[in-house]
Amino acid sequence: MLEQGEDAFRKIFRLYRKRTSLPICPGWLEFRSESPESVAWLRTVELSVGSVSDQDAANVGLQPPRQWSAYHVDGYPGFLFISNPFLPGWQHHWVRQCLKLYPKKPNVCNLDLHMSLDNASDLWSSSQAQLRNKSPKRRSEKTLLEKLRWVTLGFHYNWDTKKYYREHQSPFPMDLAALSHCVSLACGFSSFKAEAGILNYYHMDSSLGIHVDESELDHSSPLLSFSFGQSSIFLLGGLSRDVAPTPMMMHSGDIMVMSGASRLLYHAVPRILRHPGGGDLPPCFSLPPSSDVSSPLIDPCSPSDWEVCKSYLQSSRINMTVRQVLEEGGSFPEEYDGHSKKVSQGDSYHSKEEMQDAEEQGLSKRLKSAE
Ligand SMILES: O=C(O)CCC(=O)C(=O)O
Ligand SMILES: [Fe+2]
Repeated sequence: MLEQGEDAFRKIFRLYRKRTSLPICPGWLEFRSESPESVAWLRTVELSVGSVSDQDAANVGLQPPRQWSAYHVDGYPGFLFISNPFLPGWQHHWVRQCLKLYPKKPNVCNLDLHMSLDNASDLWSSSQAQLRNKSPKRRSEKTLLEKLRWVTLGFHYNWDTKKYYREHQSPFPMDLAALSHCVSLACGFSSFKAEAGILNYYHMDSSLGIHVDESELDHSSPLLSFSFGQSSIFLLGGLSRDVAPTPMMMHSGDIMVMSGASRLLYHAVPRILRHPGGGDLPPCFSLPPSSDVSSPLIDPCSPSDWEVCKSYLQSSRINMTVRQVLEEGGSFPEEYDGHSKKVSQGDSYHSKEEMQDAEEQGLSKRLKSAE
């Protein structure tokens, strides 16, 4: 039964959001185990494996594309799910970049408005010692890194106007552009250009509200999504919120591609879940690194950096989405000029849904004080 004013997507979102109702939730698609329920929905995809060499894939920490497990989901043409194609030991690099490098200036993050330029310029330095010494038993004050919610790269998404601006841009990280190029090429998108990135940082009580990524001016290009750390439930809906979404489980290393008819579908992340398999971190982080791999583009993560990342990831998930904003040879329309200096209030999809939900659960005080 739908409550008044509630659409089919929100009903399912609320069901999965509630910790207590998880065991009675309808089954979700699990790409890794190929459960009977999932198999009925999934079709293995042949990728354009010839377009990416093994060396190009290894240069960004990926297995040779012919070894990737990629799936289409019935009813969602253009949606592609690649089950952790990273080489053992190489997801570490991406996690470290998301925590140590990408939040730095000139990139933009949710903490910019709340602190001095000094602090904002190095969240890692101000948080690393505390994270290294963090004890799971002691409740300590949150580090700045733990207060990070989002970072934008390339053309910086403005959360207030929901637009990108030509002048509000910083160089897109070369390693992430190369990773995106490799994945898009293997999926048959030979001209994809990584122009904007939104990184989302989640903790165990975080969620990401129901939305469509429609601000990019070119919807014929795919949207790429990379997930690291703890697992999550991803809800993929339809072109309207009246369509009930399909729940899918996402684990560390999984990649999703939203393209074609799936590019503008409603989606959300109602819940973060501990990865299956026990232990603090997903087992893929304990595999010995492929020793024969060396890359001119990415460095192995040092053991001391990994200590910080490991402590952070024990109760966190990081998602990077990469988008092409302009169509090939295209430019921003005139009405997009002149807003470049407007500073976004830093409201993301996160906070609205979380606050709304917290309100419902009587938790708003706790969340507000955690900000
Ligand atoms: O965290 C995710 O899996 C989804 C992120 C997302 O939808 C977005 O950044 O637009
Ligand atoms: Fe999205």
